[in-house]
Amino acid sequence: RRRACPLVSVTNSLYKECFSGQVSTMAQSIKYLGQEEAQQIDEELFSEYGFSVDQLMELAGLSCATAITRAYPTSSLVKARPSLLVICGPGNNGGDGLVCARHLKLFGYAPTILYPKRPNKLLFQGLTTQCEKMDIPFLTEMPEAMVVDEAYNLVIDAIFGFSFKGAVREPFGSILDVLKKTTVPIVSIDIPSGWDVEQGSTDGLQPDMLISLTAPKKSAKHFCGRYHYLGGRFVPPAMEKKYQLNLPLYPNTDCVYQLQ
Ligand SMILES: NC(=O)C1=CN([C@@H]2O[C@H](COP(=O)(O)OP(=O)(O)OC[C@H]3O[C@@H](n4cnc5c(N)ncnc54)[C@H](O)[C@@H]3O)[C@@H](O)[C@H]2O)[C@@H](O)CC1
Ligand SMILES: [K+]
Repeated sequence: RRRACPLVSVTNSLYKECFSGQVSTMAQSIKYLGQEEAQQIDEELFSEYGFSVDQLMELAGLSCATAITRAYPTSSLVKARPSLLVICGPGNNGGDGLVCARHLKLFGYAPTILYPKRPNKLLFQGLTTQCEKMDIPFLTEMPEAMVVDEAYNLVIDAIFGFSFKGAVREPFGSILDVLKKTTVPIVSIDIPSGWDVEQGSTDGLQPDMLISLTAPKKSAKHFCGRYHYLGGRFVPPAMEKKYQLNLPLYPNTDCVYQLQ
């Protein structure tokens, strides 16, 4: 997962257009969002469209667990126990990680969570309690790279999402340093943590899988792992049109779409 990565672009989005009474299918490029645009869409979903954070977080986390199950079915894991380490950050990306861990447990995996900075908000307290009640263990500190490689099949990176900015502050700097030394595949939710949301990073994490939520962010063009999924199938058509997202047609009732 550390191979050099050319700039890649994904242009496999199909959508149907009604034109002169005829329905035709044409290829369109899915939009890659900048940081401000991603935040604006997020804000609008709550203010204008009446969603609540926990509603969208549940759908986002469920998509992540579904995509992980598609890419790494329990039968494909190298260790006998389907152990996963989910690392959750201080914002909503961390909340997605908590929801994802809960669904992964229901899907037959054995997640363990590291959640070092917990916001003092009912939403995150509730999500933490739900995981505890599902008998998902919480670590008190980040294990060394060798221990991570020995104990877990995958690491789920739910540390930072589209609001990440500036130099990484502790304890997450040390956690990311450990992750850079591990060899188990890393699955990043929305953005590989520590990457600039638009520019990516040359010496940052190189995840094996990226799950973009709502729409990919510009940094996803620099992703060169094996799997790129889109999740968060909750965008109202009017919003998709306004921002010209050109989202792919999710198959049937699926909540994820494989972009790569
Ligand atoms: N519409 C959407 O678009 C949705 C977004 N969701 C998730 O929400 C995420 C965005 O959530 P947030 O806006 O809460 O932001 P993030 O989760 O990206 O991170 C914000 C937190 O990280 C901290 N932080 C930022 N830069 C840092 C640095 N350099 N060092 C250390 N800490 C830093 C901030 O203080 C804040 O606590 C998305 O990426 C996605 O995962 C989903 O939950 C639901 C729907
Ligand atoms: K992340």
